Amino acid sequence: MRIDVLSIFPEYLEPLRLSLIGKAVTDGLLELSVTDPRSFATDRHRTVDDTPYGGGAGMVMKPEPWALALESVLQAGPGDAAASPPVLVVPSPAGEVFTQDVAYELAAEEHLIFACGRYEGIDERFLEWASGEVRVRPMSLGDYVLNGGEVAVLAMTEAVTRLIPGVIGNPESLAEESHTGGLLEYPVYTKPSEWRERSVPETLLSGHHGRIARWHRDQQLERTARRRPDMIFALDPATLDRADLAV
Ligand SMILES: Nc1c(O)cccc1[N+](=O)[O-]
Repeated sequence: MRIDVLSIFPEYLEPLRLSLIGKAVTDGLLELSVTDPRSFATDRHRTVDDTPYGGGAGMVMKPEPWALALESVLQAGPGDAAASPPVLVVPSPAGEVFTQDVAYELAAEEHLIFACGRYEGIDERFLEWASGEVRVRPMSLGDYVLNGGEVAVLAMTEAVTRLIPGVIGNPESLAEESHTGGLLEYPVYTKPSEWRERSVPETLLSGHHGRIARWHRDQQLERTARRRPDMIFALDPATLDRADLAV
């Protein structure tokens, strides 16, 4: 997979060079590049924004530097060799909600491009023009307001790249994470078995794999019902067994 990030604050994306994502790059599992649209601003002051038509506070990002930046990364990417056009993810409070299912969808793509808008956003004509070149997906982490898309890109990139085969050491750990299978993850414990007069649940010390698996499932169901009842109501009944229904 290749990931390109377009941002006027490229230093914001330096954390992507660390830890598992950085290792995925050095291991050749991921190509990562950050491009600054300001590099494509043609005036002397390298202007990337201007006042909004129709008035209102703040500034709007001009379309041309973004279009030139996108064209440059499209030339660097797999291009026609890819099975399908790249996906341009545009972090925005007005986007579709980014979920684990979306992370799995994006992890299957060959080329992801993130456009980190700032100020009041990018001129809508850039998105309209880009939709003729790539698949445009405005995407939101949640219902709150950030100053720009970079923080969202850090989160989305981690969520997506960790799903690429070979990036995390033990792929089995993906199977029991929150939001996999529609439930939240169960509580975890480690040594010592007694800590500040608190014990590890006895079942986990039993060595009985069947009882432990049932305990894990019960905890997932109880935790999800308590913290995210919306997820319980969204469960496919066909995925629940009789023991689940007894929880
Ligand atoms: N919420 C928000 C924003 O206000 C600006 C850029 C990206 C996001 N987001 O992804 O959630």
